[in-house]
Amino acid sequence: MKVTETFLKGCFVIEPTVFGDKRGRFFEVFNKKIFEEKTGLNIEFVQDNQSISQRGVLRGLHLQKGEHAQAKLVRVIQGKVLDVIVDVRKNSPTYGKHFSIELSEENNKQLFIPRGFLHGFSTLEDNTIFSYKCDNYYNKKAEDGVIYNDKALNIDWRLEKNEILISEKDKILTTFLEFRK
Ligand SMILES: Cc1cn([C@H]2C[C@H](O)[C@@H](COP(=O)(O)OP(=O)(O)O[C@H]3O[C@H](C)C(=O)[C@H](O)[C@H]3O)O2)c(=O)[nH]c1=O
Repeated sequence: MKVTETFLKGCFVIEPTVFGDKRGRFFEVFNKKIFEEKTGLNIEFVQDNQSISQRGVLRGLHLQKGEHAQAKLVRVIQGKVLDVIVDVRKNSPTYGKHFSIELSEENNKQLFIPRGFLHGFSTLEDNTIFSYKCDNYYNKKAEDGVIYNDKALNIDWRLEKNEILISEKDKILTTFLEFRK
């Protein structure tokens, strides 16, 4: 397993070791001991989520606030996404900065996202299965977020404007300037 910290402190790109043979491929998706050794973190995941999306679907930018904040370990089982995180940790030197990475069935890459980040992804292939672990439970009342096309964040989601499909809930998310108040 290769673990690389991003320029956003505490965020790690994880590349599992893949064992291929004439039958196909095998890899350990998650190994708590190795994960903790390589990241120096001690995380207790309590909930696994999965979503399936067609090309053009954009989910985000979301987070849960306060005591319901979630750290996430995200990956793609099938298909491809552009995964995007925005640092909104209080007093972080990289507050407002974003990091994006292509996660796919092909590259097997995973992203560990600490608490205090907005998270979203754009779906780049049909029938994309997005799977992730959370270290805190879902709490609808604690949900918050920022509109995906916020001018201040200026994120390139790698989709044409006319192919983007978002939920009614995401259509009315606030701007980053409003969010940070
Ligand atoms: C997140 C979640 C949702 N739900 C229910 C609530 C809705 O009835 C339905 C769809 O939820 P939502 O539209 O919020 O799903 P996404 O737009 O994929 O939201 C996720 O998108 C981005 C990428 C994230 O990182 C978050 O985990 C999460 O906000 O599932 C649950 O029952 N439990 C949950 O943990």
